[in-house]
Amino acid sequence: MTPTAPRAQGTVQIRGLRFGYPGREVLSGVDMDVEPGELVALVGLNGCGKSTLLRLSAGLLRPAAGRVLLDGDDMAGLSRRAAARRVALLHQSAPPVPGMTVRQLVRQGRYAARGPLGMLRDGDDAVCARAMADVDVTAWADRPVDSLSGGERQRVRLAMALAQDTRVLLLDEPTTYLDLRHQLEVLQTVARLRAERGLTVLMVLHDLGHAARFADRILALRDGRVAADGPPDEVVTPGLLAEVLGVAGRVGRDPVGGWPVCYPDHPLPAPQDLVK
Ligand SMILES: Nc1ncnc2c1ncn2[C@@H]1O[C@H](COP(=O)(O)OP(=O)(O)OP(=O)(O)O)[C@@H](O)[C@H]1O
Repeated sequence: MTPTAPRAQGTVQIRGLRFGYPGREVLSGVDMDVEPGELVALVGLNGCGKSTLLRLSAGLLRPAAGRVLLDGDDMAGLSRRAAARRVALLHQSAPPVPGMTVRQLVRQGRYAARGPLGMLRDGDDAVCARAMADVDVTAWADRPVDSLSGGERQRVRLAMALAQDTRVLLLDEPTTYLDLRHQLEVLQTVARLRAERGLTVLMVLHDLGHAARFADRILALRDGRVAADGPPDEVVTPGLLAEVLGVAGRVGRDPVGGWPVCYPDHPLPAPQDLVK
């Protein structure tokens, strides 16, 4: 199938993607696919370009070369609003607008669906209510976001992304600030929504254990390219730990669930001793 052939809703295809900030190339030719209904975890060291890749995938940045195709449509040809109707991005945290309530923030997720005068349409309130219920923040609807804790805000921001009601969901470190209980709840919710609504999910995770447990596939970035791509069972290896994540260690299995579990060594070896 050629990259531009029409495909089912929710397909993301990235071809030869290059991007840099002034004086620094970040992505040097990324190729990857995310299939409809797939849940893919994106991993890699700090600064390797994961957030940049999500921003390019959401149409918020324009590639220097290559393409991001959504169901065969080049994101570069879509307006911001058209892109936001099809792809929702949970950014890394942004400071809340003082005094803005949870309900108001979640409604911001509906901006892409608004008419020319910015009026909410029939159904927008129901979509927002469902998004708040999805991540269990309904009880805070009238509270100012800046009165919430970091973890509570993170869940509200996820509700805002869900309120965009898109088939494709891009999540940049959705578990940031959350305690273990809420990390697992959010990841379970994402997995449930994927199953129930057929969402395509690409999410940045730093916890390889979470990635191995929840993702269908793990994609690892290194040196501006995809360094590993496959199901957790195949990708989570001592080689991945050393070559992509910069730690030495062993990989075992969860005795109940069977997913890969990493046991990093302590103390860390010197970087020059890691990759051979
Ligand atoms: N607006 C910007 N201007 C200049 N450089 C930037 C900008 N945004 C990001 N960078 C740089 O681009 C590189 C990739 O950043 P990016 O945020 O995509 O990395 P990341 O893999 O998401 O990192 P982290 O795991 O720390 O969140 C980093 O070196 C970063 O310093």
